[in-house]
Amino acid sequence: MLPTHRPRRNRKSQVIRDMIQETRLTAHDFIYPVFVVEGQNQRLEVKSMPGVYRYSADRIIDEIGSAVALGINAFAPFPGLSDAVKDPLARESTNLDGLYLKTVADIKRQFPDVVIMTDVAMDPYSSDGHDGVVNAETGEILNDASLEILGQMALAQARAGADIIGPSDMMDGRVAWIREVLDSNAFSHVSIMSYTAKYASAFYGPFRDALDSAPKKGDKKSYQMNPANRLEALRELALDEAEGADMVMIKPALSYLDIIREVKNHTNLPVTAYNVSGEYALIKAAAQNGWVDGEKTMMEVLMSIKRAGADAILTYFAKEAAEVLRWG
Ligand SMILES: NCC(=O)CCC(=O)O
Ligand SMILES: [Mg+2]
Repeated sequence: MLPTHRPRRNRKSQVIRDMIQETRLTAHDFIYPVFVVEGQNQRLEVKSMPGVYRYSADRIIDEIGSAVALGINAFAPFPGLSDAVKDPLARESTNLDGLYLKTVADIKRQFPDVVIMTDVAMDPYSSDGHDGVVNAETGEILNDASLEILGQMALAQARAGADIIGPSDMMDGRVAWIREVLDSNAFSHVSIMSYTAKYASAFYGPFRDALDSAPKKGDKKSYQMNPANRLEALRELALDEAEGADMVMIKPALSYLDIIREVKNHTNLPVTAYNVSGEYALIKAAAQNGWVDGEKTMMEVLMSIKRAGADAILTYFAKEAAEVLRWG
């Protein structure tokens, strides 16, 4: 018997393939994470992330401008601070004259229409390198003591002009806490994109190199999720929805495509995914060796994250992918 049903008919020409393509990427899908460091006129390549740079505040404006020219309108700045300003309570995180918040305000002044998502977690400012407060004797990460600090951090970011607050710390109850702090200070229009399911992943390595933000002691497994767990992501989702998150995020993306799909199937909120530093580095390394076609691999990976259910993708590939989308 010859086949009656021939799916290949739907693949017989480029026009037909384009006509019925289910998933499409656009530059609007991307949120571009950018690293800002102290100093002037600095543009320092991250060794483990070829093509990704740490910019001083004056130089980051050009980088944002070149991304905007490619149709990228959402940015997630992360600060790399010197040890001199770090302390156990992350006090620098509310400093409106400090590197991070001044840069955020400056970007918003120069580009009023772009969306800035700021990062809420203690690690960039903490002498312990943890996302929450560390009990000096036991090494325990103190959930409720951290909430107060995270709330004040979010409030300062809103004052600096953040459009979206992105709590990446994984403390319990922080979405409700931050929502309450924002609302009671006339920032009810500021959104929260919760890092809902952030896994304790080895794929964050290059990011921690870039910002020198690795924990001084211990690991993050008492707050970030166990990569073996799927249902736990749905419990975190239910809590973030109840606490008032506007958008939810899965991080990392590639080893967690199943989680992205699962979360997408269980929520009506927009779902985002963070294509993290290690995922970027793997592709770049293989491409530099000539082992994969870097551009095609990048586009396939980003497409897979969107197909899995992500409405938007945080990715270091944002500019490169936007160029491919624009020029082919
Ligand atoms: N809060 C940001 C991270 O923990 C890491 C992101 C990355 O590896 O790209
Ligand atoms: Mg949670």
